[in-house]
Amino acid sequence: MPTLVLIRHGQSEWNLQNRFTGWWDVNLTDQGVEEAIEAGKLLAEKGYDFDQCYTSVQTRAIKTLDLALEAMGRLWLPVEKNWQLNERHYGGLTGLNKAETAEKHGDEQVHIWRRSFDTPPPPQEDGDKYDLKKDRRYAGIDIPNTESLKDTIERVLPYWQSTIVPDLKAGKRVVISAHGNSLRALVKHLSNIPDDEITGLEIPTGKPIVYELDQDMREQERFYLHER
Ligand SMILES: O=C(O)[C@H](O)COP(=O)(O)O
Repeated sequence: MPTLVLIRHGQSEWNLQNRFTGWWDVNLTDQGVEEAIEAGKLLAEKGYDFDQCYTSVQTRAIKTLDLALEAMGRLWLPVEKNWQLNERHYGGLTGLNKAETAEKHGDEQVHIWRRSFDTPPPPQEDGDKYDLKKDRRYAGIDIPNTESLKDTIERVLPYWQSTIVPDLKAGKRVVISAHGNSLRALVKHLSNIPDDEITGLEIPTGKPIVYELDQDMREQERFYLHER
């Protein structure tokens, strides 16, 4: 039975500062580092091992994976990084403080921007302080200026199907270190969660989620490893 483990990156600097982050590349906090190490220790302690690892091109997810693998003695495992596993793009909200934005625009509006299924945040303007179009890691990629969860799903799932599923079908044990919304996209698909329910699913930082999948690559069982 294929085994898949998902990990949301450990606490980031902007999680701590309560800022909309999206594609902006921030580092882990000391707590985030600890969470990643603990995730790796827990995986090793419970007898988990992997053949292939996946992550985004964002430092917080890459470092979380590396720290967890180091704690498992598995830093040598193959890792593939792809932008399609990035956090959803927070558009013009990137960099703003979530509480201050709620004071300015109201809780309801901010809730829509954060948790609507298909309403994206306002777009980021070209040349915005947090515009990543000139970032070398995105060369040749038509990067969005905002994304809803629906948009995020539309770029996560093709990568899942084309690249990760074949590994699982070949019997490889896979771990994916990614982000709140790119993981929501995967959980929605794997566990067949309706559009209006998936936005209510909060994925904690640094806590491995284990999936036992059936042959169609859908959930047979899903649990948080620290709860077992
Ligand atoms: O991008 C961010 O700010 C967070 O990683 C996820 O934010 P959210 O909880 O508002 O979706």
